[in-house]
Amino acid sequence: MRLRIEADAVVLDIEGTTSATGFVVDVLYPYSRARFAALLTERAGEPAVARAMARVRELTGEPDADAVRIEKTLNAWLDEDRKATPLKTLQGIVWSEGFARGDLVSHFYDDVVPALRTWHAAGVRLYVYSSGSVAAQRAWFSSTPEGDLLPLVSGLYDTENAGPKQEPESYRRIAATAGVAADRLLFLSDRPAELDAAREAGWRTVGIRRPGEPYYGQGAGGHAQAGTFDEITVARRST
Ligand SMILES: CSCCC(=O)C(=O)COP(=O)(O)O
Ligand SMILES: [Mg+2]
Repeated sequence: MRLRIEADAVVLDIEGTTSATGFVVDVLYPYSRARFAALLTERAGEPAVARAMARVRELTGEPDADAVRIEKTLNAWLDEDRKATPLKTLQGIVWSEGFARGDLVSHFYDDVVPALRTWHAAGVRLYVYSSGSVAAQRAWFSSTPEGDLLPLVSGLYDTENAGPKQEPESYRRIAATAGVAADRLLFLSDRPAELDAAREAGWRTVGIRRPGEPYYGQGAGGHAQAGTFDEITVARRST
């Protein structure tokens, strides 16, 4: 089914929306799991690593947790795909280095990149809002099978600079920072609770339903739905 949505900017979720959850879980997660021990022991003095380790201690209520204990916590969060901000920060450090080294190349569903190019060429601004850290998002969009897509993107938001993805306030913050009216922002996500939060903030929403993705079988919750990006036409306000 074709959808025509009036919007000046599109905000993209990554996992389950632009890209396969299976790729994230099967390729990226093992890559970070294999490198956490070295990161937490050899680089604990780096400010970003130290801050994330301190945040893990706070979240777990274990002020004395050492690197081994923190690694165990990170791996448990990985097992349950918990989107904890310090986990995402540490993964972002490991992954961005992996992408820069050429160990990793990101994944996008086939329909996504042509749609992003079409929307961008039509003057629609593109933003990313993902639980993956801004560092990870930057690496993800710059090291794709189709080259560097970062020039298409006007801004990157994560749970650190915008807040949790299931809270309307995070979407209000993004709208204010991007300088786009709420009702001119379109959020594309696979996850109903995120779409609900965006709608509560006054955004337009489309649930992306891809077979095999974890939220595929869930109800639409009143959101418009599309199976692929090429079903969506984004129309800017005519002046
Ligand atoms: C480049 S981000 C890697 C994916 C990831 O770790 C993640 O948590 C994505 O979650 P999303 O909010 O995009 O569903
Ligand atoms: Mg998602």
